[in-house]
Amino acid sequence: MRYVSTRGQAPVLDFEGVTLTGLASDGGLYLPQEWPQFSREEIAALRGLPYSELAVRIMAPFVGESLTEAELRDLCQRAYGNFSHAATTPLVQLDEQHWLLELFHGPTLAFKDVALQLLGLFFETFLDKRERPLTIIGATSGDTGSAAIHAVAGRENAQIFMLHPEGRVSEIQRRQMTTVSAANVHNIAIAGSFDDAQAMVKRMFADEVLTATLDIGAVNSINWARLMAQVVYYFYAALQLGAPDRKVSFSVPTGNFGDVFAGYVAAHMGLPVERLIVATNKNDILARAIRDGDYSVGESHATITPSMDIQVSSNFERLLFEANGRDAAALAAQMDEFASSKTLPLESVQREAIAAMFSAERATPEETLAAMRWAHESCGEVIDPHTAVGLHAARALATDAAVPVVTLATAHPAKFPDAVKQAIGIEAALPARVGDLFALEERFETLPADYDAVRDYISAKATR
Ligand SMILES: Cc1ncc(COP(=O)(O)O)c(C=O)c1O
Ligand SMILES: N[C@@H](CCOP(=O)(O)O)C(=O)O
Repeated sequence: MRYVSTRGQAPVLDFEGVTLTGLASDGGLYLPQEWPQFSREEIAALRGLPYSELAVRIMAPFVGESLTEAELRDLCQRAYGNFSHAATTPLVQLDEQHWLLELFHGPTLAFKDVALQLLGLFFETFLDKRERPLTIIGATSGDTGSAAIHAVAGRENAQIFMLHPEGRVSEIQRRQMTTVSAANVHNIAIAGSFDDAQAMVKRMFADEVLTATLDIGAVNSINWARLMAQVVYYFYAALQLGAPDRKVSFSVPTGNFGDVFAGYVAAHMGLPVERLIVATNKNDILARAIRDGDYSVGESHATITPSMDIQVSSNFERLLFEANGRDAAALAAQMDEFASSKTLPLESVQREAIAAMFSAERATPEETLAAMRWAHESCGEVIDPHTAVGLHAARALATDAAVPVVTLATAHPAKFPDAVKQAIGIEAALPARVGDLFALEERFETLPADYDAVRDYISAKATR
């Protein structure tokens, strides 16, 4: 399999290349040259496979010759062996139409583990052949950070610098990152928003001073391998609900658009998906883009769903590229204009292509809390507020009772105890496997939202 950049000016790479490269050198994002196709018969034959074997079958065409099938199988078994539920991502029924796909049974209690446990192993495998360490630089609104740190901590050929917005992640999320004592882990609190942090990270990939001496890699969903691993659970859920003989819709709490884009990929591989519902909080740039064709950056709001407090949504670029017929030159011009004006009016062809598969809904804090209450009172489920944004959207937009709607449960409720308490009056207990986060010492540096300050800090601290 070969991978091309959405902006058309970066080298074409194989799977190992895109995994280690992260962001393309022209500022674009890598995508497979074509979507692997699974026929109805091939999809039907996947029914009943254990999660890790399904992962091998779905990912093998993307991995191509970078790994043998036996190597991929070994990595999947090791990655998903770290999950606390035997089904890896169990499906829970809420009522006759609604389901939750629990993606939070990994080591750091959010859906990020599904991809990052595997990405850590891909790094280990591919870096074995390299001389210089990989310097991973990432931005997090709370969950990617801890999942990436747990996937990379202590690995020999990699070091990680993780930027989070100071005071804008939950205390548990922060402690999950800052209490990791491995010498190759560096946490940086930025006095700014997640968008400030993400913009700095992307700029570092194009910084010739930094890249002259450091091999920079990505753990955010700009890295194709992240999305590839997330495609698997769309198949896993849909197969249990009758695919390929029955269509399924998915409602996805959305911020950086990686998770829901993985659903788009599954649909393009042949999985019968009815609708993909993009559920946002008050930071509703994606809802505005999908409904009104207006992708314009607004003010960044702090909400009870901090992991989704995102304005510039990295993976929307991948969708815009697909929706304009993969015209890289046109997309590059559109993204250049967006970088300076912070607004991007969608072309009519893009609006139509997106409307064919995506719907969007925004949840207010009251609606989010109400969805948490409904899940608890009517279905006996304690859910986190991000999942609740998805559930609100699922219930608001599901019209055809014959189509099951799966809401992705993206985080464990104990990561957001304040919102859980506010909604249903329950103290959500952290599972014992995360350890006593409050007894461990925290280690992080606080820096201003200033590019040079952050770049110089990383440059000084990094091992070469
Ligand atoms: C708990 C949670 N839910 C949803 C999201 C949104 O996912 P995505 O960025 O893939 O759209 C995030 C962060 O990305 C998250 O941490
Ligand atoms: N919500 C995310 C933000 C980063 O998203 P990513 O999927 O691109 O890594 C987080 O928890 O950090």
